[in-house]
Amino acid sequence: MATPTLQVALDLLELDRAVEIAEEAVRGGADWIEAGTPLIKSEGMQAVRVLRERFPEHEIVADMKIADTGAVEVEMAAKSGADIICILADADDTVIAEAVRSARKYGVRIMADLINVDDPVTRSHELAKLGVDYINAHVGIDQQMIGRSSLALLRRLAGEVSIPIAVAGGLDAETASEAVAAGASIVIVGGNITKAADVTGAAQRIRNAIDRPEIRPREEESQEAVIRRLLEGVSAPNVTDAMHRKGAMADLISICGRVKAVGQAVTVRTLAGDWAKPVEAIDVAGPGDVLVISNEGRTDVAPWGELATHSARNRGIAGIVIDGAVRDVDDIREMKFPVFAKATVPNAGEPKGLGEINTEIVCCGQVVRPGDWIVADESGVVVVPRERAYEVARRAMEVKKTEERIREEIRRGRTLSEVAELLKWEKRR
Ligand SMILES: O=C([C@H](O)CO)[C@H](O)[C@H](O)COP(=O)(O)O
Repeated sequence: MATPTLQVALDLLELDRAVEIAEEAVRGGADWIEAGTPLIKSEGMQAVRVLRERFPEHEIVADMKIADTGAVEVEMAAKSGADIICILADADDTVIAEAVRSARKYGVRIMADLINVDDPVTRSHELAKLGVDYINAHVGIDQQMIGRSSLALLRRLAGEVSIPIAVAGGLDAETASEAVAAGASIVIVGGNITKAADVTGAAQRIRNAIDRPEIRPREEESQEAVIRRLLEGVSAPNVTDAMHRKGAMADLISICGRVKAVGQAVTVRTLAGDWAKPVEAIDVAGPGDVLVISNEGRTDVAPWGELATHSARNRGIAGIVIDGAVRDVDDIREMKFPVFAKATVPNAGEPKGLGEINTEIVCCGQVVRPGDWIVADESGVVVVPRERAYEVARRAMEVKKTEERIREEIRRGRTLSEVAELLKWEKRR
């Protein structure tokens, strides 16, 4: 088997950062360098020109995702120095044919991106006949966030397609290795190299993995377990970022400081310090759940205290969120149990039994339904609608990874404003 090609996809918005990351990725073993679609949209063909100049010995790929005017766009990229130019596989045949003619004229190659193609096997045969040089079994970044897999797409094509197959979409060392074992000759990796603080190390790990491909047996993980694992690995701010600044509850503080709670909500609505339903809810909740209690936002009477916390901890409950007040704060702090409340107050109410368990409530400005996911840490509490929990958890992890590289660049001496190119990206209207 020929040595597989490692292509690093530079899906950044800033050319200087992209060049620096490309240098580090090449040191780690990347063969081909891709000007990613976001980079091309941000910097234009200058991105391709600069990469050509800085990496004269490497193949430069321009991920144009061409949908129309095939010849013109191939000409632009070819004249800027690209060796391989990407077109959408579901572009009309007229576009593909023109792109291929133009590629032949300028001595470059065409890679067709199967993103969103209904019947990838049939389309790959057609593309090969039209003269395309490579097929890319690509699952796009937004599609990855709802669980689509590039490996599954690749496996449908393996053995069916006569031209070399590339694969792209959320690959890491493990899946890249499996991709080569499944028949890919070009492995395209974006975020898992470019977002790493140590880009060279990340590229090296993938290089080693694809040079010794193997298929490892996978342990099946339930979707709930994946969501929990991902949310436990990110912060509440990462989660609100992933939700476009939605989901944050207002005015809550962490009673025990640096603690974290992740789990599905068991909701409680209770009135003016009535602590019967909150305490009954401990028995309704299971291990790993978070009790979310609406106490009308009252801060003059507490429906929760130390004994309830003790009982919740015994039951394995992950945390308590109260739109209201809490008491016995000193004892709760000794337990280091994740309790988030609006205020502290010494007096309890009465266990009258008014209220409901597991109905939709509003807590600190956010609607919470039973089963919604809660992520709470020292920055505050965020609610994630249960039907979007997998996607939000994946996106929050991407937010965290992106910050890892930014933190590294700040550590090296750039200001945050420089890294984010704030002046360039200020909103114009
Ligand atoms: O093509 C890509 C995507 O559509 C954004 O332009 C990515 O380069 C490709 O998905 C590889 O990146 P990762 O999925 O982050 O590995």
